[in-house]
Amino acid sequence: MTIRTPMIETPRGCFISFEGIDGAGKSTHIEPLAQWLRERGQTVVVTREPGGTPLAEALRSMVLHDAMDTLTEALLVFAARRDHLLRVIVPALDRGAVVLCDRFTDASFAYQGAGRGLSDDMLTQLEHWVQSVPDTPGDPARATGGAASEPKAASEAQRWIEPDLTLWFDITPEQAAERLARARTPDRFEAETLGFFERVRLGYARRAQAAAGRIVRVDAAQPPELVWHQVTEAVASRWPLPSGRCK
Ligand SMILES: Nc1ncnc2c1ncn2[C@@H]1O[C@H](COP(=O)(O)OP(=O)(O)OP(=O)(O)O)[C@@H](O)[C@H]1O
Ligand SMILES: Cc1cn([C@H]2C[C@H](O)[C@@H](COP(=O)(O)O)O2)c(=O)[nH]c1=O
Repeated sequence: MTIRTPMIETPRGCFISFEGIDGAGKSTHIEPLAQWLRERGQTVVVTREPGGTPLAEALRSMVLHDAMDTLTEALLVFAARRDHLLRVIVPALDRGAVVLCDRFTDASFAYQGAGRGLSDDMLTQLEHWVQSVPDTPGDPARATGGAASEPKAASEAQRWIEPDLTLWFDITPEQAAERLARARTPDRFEAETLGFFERVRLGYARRAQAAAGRIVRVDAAQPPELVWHQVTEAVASRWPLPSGRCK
């Protein structure tokens, strides 16, 4: 697929996403990592998908609880992502913060793609539309109407936003289900079959293979302290904290 709008690099913070099948242990490690980074002088924003803004949280509630077809589901998670990017993620990166996001677009390829069968072509189109953002830092109006909501000129400068690092918490569906059974009442995804989560896990494995420089596999079946060690190793080996910025 061709992207016609020019892409430019700007100095910014660092974007880390957490991925994996339900019950892999992502949420358990996200706040401790935020604290660990703050102790090393970073400003950290912790957020999640779908969600992170009032609109995206409303969409999350529908996606997690209402029956719908797969394309509708994909459109809603990408609509939530667009709002989240413009209102929370991009402004935080522009302020130089580290953004820790519980799931991002890899989840759409894994769940709506590998899990539910939506084509990679369709997901790639959505990814390109949603993750190309106007290069007008510090202008919240771009998220609330006005110029940014108008159809953009082909020549308008855009920035491509994707995680700098993705921690993929890999675990078998059986192990994850055992953890979730102890934890809470399942939502629409958590109630899915082991076969569904096998496909989702394979979807993550394919993404990890295709983006080996960005996606780091964490063996999430290990006890929490060993998982934590892998998480901090992955972050520290990329960025020599506390000296400063991710990029
Ligand atoms: N390494 C681990 N060993 C054993 N249990 C764990 C481990 N990590 C997390 N857990 C437990 O497993 C359950 C699920 O963990 P958590 O909520 O962090 O997963 P998650 O990946 O965020 O799931 P979801 O995507 O469904 O929100 C929790 O009860 C948590 O305490
Ligand atoms: C971002 C995103 C998420 N999902 C699914 C995956 C999970 O089951 C839920 C989110 O809840 P959790 O607390 O993070 O487990 O939504 C999805 O299907 N597609 C996506 O793009």
